[in-house]
Amino acid sequence: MSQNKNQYKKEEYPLKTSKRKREAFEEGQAESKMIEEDDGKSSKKQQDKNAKQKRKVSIFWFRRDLRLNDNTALYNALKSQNEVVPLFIFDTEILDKLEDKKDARVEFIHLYIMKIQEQLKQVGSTLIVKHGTVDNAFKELVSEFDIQSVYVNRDYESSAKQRDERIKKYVKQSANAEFYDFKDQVIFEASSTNKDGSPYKVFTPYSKKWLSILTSEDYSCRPSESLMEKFWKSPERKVMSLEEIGFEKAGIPFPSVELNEKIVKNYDKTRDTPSIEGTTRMSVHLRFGTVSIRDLVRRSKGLNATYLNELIWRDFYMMILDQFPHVENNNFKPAYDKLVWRNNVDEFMAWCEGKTGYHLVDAGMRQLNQTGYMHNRVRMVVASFLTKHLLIDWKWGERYFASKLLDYDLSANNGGWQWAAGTGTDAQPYFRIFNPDSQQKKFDPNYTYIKTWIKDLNTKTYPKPIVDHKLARERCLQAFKKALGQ
Ligand SMILES: Cc1cc2nc3c(=O)[nH]c(=O)nc-3n(C[C@H](O)[C@H](O)[C@H](O)COP(=O)(O)OP(=O)(O)OC[C@H]3O[C@@H](n4cnc5c(N)ncnc54)[C@H](O)[C@@H]3O)c2cc1C
Repeated sequence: MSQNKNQYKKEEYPLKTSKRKREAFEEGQAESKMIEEDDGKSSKKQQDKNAKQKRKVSIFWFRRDLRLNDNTALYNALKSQNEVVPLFIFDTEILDKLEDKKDARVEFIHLYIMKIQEQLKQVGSTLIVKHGTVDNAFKELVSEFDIQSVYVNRDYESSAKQRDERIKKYVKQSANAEFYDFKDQVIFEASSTNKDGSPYKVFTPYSKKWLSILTSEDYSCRPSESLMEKFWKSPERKVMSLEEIGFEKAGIPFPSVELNEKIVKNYDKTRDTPSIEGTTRMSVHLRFGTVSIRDLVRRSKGLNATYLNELIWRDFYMMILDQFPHVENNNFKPAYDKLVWRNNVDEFMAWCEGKTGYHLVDAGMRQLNQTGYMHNRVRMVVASFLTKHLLIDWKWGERYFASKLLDYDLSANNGGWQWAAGTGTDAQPYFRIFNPDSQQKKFDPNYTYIKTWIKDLNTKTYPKPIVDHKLARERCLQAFKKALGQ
């Protein structure tokens, strides 16, 4: 395990929030407004001259939507008058931060890029795949093509919003091209679900509103696959290998992209048992857009209300990240800012390695370390244990999950961690502290899950509990009370 002990000592969490003005357009039309006029840096005459020699195209830029079917921005790009050049960028500003060169997420993306390439070849087209910064990639594209427009699906993370604003400005200035962005990752953005003009902060009323406004149009298919002939025709451009971008296969099996409807049907009965296949494993596919959220809503609606509710949680946390970007580095509720975390590094390392002596916690962490996945019930237990029993800052745990989870998604991860820590929207109250042993009795009574992941259980190498439950509980209650001035 490559965690560095000192890495977590005096962590600072820089603010990366940004504001973004967005104008809502009607479905099927351009959804964003043109940016400011050309600032005069590039000469209009020169642009016109260069453009004459180049191919007139629209660019469709794949990001977290790695599929050709039911893809909103792609559908709109293909409906427009220009031929469409599909683009993917292995962004070195993101990749360079990944310590593990066997990062399964990069392998996953590469795999699905290759699948898209295969499908494009069938219609005589090809993906353009770049490896470098996004800014450089667009510079190269502007010099190769006469870009009329760029189409993307919206991303709600603040760094992605800043990136998109930059590229929007750049393509306008350098090519006089439009930048059109669309809602695709979620069923509803905040503008649809807002209550009296402001976003919901609590899940239950949000979910009621979500369900009350849902119509079949919201989850109908955007049939991008039916317009494949509108892709530009070009000899194949080779996609670089995983090794060529500096990564290797992780050797972790990826969950199937096919939704198992049997699991959905029984979801409310099976979802809390970590030893069985009782959840759908759609998270990585939703994360990278290899399935469409509309497709999942369409297929699961009517099959199981509890499952649909989980998809609403996903929308909820995306909306929270979009509307309250401070959550990325801060407590959602500032009332908890006075909480004094203990942040003991040795205890944190024991937690990371699955060596706390608490069986369910350790099984979960070992599952995560070995497979890049952890069952949701167990995620709640390990997050509660770290923040409440050990009084370690939720940001440490969140960052560890971010480095390990195949399905890592900033909005859901941040939401899950702040919920467990008690600092978030709709958080479980601080005085409700999971007892890891009671959770084990309830959700893994026969030790099936635990024995799968803890091979040294009942041996000398397996550690004694690093903290006493009763003492830790009392210490936590005192710390939270003090922080809240109670
Ligand atoms: C501390 C903590 C951290 C988490 N980090 C992430 C993360 O980084 N990425 C992530 O996708 N999920 C995260 N979750 C939510 C949840 O644990 C996973 O979505 C789920 O375990 C994935 O397995 P599945 O696809 O089989 O889910 P299923 O139970 O089959 O659910 C279907 C889909 O609903 C969505 N979903 C389910 N539960 C939640 C939830 N609580 N919040 C938001 N969406 C949900 C997911 O997209 C999931 O794929 C986290 C939860 C906690 C408590």
